[in-house]
Amino acid sequence: MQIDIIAVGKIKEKYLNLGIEEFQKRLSSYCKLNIIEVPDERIPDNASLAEEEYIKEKEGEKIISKIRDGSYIIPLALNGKMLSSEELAEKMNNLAIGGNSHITFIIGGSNGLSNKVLQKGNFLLSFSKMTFPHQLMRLILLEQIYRCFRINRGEPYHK
Ligand SMILES: C[S@@+](CC[C@H](N)C(=O)[O-])C[C@H]1O[C@@H](n2cnc3c(N)ncnc32)[C@H](O)[C@@H]1O
Repeated sequence: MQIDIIAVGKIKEKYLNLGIEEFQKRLSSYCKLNIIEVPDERIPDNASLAEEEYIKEKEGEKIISKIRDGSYIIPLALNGKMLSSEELAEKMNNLAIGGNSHITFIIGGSNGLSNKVLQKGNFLLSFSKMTFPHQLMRLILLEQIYRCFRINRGEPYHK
């Protein structure tokens, strides 16, 4: 399976980078993982709502240009659908069985994802009603993808 993660902005925190590298390493036995970073737009201090929307649109255009044709698209969105790890694992397994072996997860920047990106999604995934920083979200997503592969292969992983 090929998994792309398109994410806005770089990881600046060393502790997050260490965690991300660890899960990239662990996932290398299970899938081909490609993390695609698109640059975040500079947000002026006291940006207006219109300016924030403009930034989301610009970031959205860059995200959309990186989505591979035919991929199953899963934007991460607070108001998406919440799944258990087992349900996400089943979804990924069903996609693979159905011949769709390319999944693209998308993580927005600090202003979130544009409507155009959300509308491109085949499934909007929520990790809870709480807002996580986008850098931390990348680590959480990687851990859950790893967990899904372990579940699908019936391999032990701490509960
Ligand atoms: C700091 S959040 C953006 C918050 C923004 N106000 C919004 O409503 O999307 C950055 C990105 O992290 C992801 N994210 C953060 N918390 C999430 C959650 N609970 N479920 C799913 N995605 C989340 C989303 O992709 C979001 O665009």
